[in-house]
Amino acid sequence: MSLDTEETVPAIEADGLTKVFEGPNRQPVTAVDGIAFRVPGNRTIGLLGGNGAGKTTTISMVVGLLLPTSGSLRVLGRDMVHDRHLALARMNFSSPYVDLPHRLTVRENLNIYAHLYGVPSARLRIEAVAEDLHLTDLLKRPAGKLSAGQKTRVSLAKAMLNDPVLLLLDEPTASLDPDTGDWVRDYLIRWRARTGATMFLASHNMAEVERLCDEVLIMKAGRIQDQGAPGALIGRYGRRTLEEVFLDIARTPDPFA
Ligand SMILES: Nc1ncnc2c1ncn2[C@@H]1O[C@H](COP(=O)(O)OP(=O)(O)OP(=O)(O)O)[C@@H](O)[C@H]1O
Repeated sequence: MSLDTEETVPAIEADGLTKVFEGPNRQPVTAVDGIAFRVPGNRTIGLLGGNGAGKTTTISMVVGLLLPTSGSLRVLGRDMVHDRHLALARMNFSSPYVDLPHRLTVRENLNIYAHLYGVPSARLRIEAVAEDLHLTDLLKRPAGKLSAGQKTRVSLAKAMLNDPVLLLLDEPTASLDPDTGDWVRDYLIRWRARTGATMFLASHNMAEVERLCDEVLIMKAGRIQDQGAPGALIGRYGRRTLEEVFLDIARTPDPFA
């Protein structure tokens, strides 16, 4: 399924993408069930869905943390099963679920990642990113002594180190107070406008998705249930907000269940 008709190489192209885990008693759990989608470059696409819909599993396959069970997945034009190292250097991700080594300071953590990504002039880059994200005062703190909201911003700083052309975000404003959450959303909008990068984000915050995203994919039980621009979806469902559209889809019985 295509989100637009651009001729450029899409940032992400998935077809028949499937992930099956082994659940309790070795029962298969189909977390992602044959989804197809296309994310064009220079856009922000949101991935929505209730708890357990398959969002984190989808993002984990796109960032190369999980291998698909079947289907094809191309990221920045590279096959994520055979050539993922060629895509990984040009992308990054931020997730509140990835913990940084607790005893290392924020600077030491960022330094390790900067070297892993082969960032030139690592020290200057870390200082610039820390300043951009208002983290300079935290650079000397052990990562284990940060609040949840501070960790979210450090994870974002880590994701910016290599100037990614594709940025994956899982719950980018999780644990942030409303003021800081608003500031991070503004930061992401400005960053994308400046760099022309593509953002692909999973979020439960519908107001955030309406504000940041050009298009959304709505997942339910491992499948894409609907997709479109937030305004178009709101109009099509005859609702006032994306939250109301989300509730309509979430509360409609699943025909495949
Ligand atoms: N490692 C795993 N082993 C077994 N089952 C898993 C594993 N990871 C995820 N699942 C299952 O796959 C399904 C999709 O999980 P996933 O984390 O992708 O959902 P999600 O949409 O990100 O949910 P949430 O909004 O709660 O974070 C769920 O049923 C989950 O229990």
